[in-house]
Amino acid sequence: MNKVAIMGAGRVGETTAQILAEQEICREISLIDIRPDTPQGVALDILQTSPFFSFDTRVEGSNDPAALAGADLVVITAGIPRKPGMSRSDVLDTNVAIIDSIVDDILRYAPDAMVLVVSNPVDVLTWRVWQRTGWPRERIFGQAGVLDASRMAAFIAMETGFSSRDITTLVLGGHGDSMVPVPRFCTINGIPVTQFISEERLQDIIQRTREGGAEILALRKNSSAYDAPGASIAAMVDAISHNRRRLLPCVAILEGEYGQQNIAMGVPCVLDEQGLAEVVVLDLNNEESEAFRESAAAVVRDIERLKTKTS
Ligand SMILES: NC(=O)c1ccc[n+]([C@@H]2O[C@H](COP(=O)([O-])OP(=O)(O)OC[C@H]3O[C@@H](n4cnc5c(N)ncnc54)[C@H](O)[C@@H]3O)[C@@H](O)[C@H]2O)c1
Ligand SMILES: O=C(O)C[C@H](O)C(=O)O
Repeated sequence: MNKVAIMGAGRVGETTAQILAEQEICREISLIDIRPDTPQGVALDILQTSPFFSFDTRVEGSNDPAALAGADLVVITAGIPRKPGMSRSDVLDTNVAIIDSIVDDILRYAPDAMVLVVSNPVDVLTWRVWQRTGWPRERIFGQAGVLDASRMAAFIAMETGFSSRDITTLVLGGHGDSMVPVPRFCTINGIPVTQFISEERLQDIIQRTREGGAEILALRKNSSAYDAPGASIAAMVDAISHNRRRLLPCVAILEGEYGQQNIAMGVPCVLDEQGLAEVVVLDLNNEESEAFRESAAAVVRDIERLKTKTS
């Protein structure tokens, strides 16, 4: 991939840019932010790591949305993070205004780009970008499940002592308190995790995964997570940039899959150079389907709230 533009050179945007640059996932990165001088400083700081990581990726910072021009992919990390005690939905009103203005910039300067939404609440904002652009779902998707699954994998590694590289996990649904970790699809090199973890401990891990973002927020205090989020975004960009056809949980617009439509939420998807190439439908059992429906209902509540505010 030639160019990735990152809208929002805050913590998540910066971390993402650093990984994209040092792993040469794209040739050029534009970091764009409304804070004067900040994106320029972030870009320069990242460029100065090039001797250590031996990369030739070009990194520039700008306050001008015209720097979106030529982007193959726009990552949206602009917006406020929640504070301890808040839910992600509590920042919806502030962030939707930011997202709307960014979408207008994208329509103007990068009308052929794909868009990867990160700002929270990510499901409803992905839906909003899809609605406002009118673009096909292949080009509009969000990051949540890669991060949630990485948290669950880390917790399973901590519990079992196995290397996290052997652990596969799956988290579906909305990126909120009702997200749906699916232990039936969690394995350690193909062996069901239930062989190594008691049911009680597994339930603890599922709950800790659901609260994974809040746990980091409570510990960091003045910031939500950004290291694992940056790595998760970079994994998705890498899958697209290198046309890998990776099967990753993404926030996708559903068009009847899982019994849902006109909604964005986390499901397994194929990512390739076209973007979100395919939504993969799993044969969920009754309990999993019920949890997925509940999670969808929470996303719908936010979408309905948004519709009343902006209609
Ligand atoms: N989906 C996920 O898994 C996930 C993970 C982590 C964080 N997030 C979300 O990502 C967002 C950013 O988090 P952060 O920790 O980087 O916050 P941050 O405050 O460090 O950075 C946000 C940046 O956005 C910029 N910004 C605001 N309006 C803008 C605009 N119109 N154009 C360009 N830039 C603009 C701000 O100046 C700031 O630099 C939050 O909403 C957070 O909840 C999502
Ligand atoms: O928890 C948050 O608000 C940030 C992000 O969604 C996360 O899961 O780390």
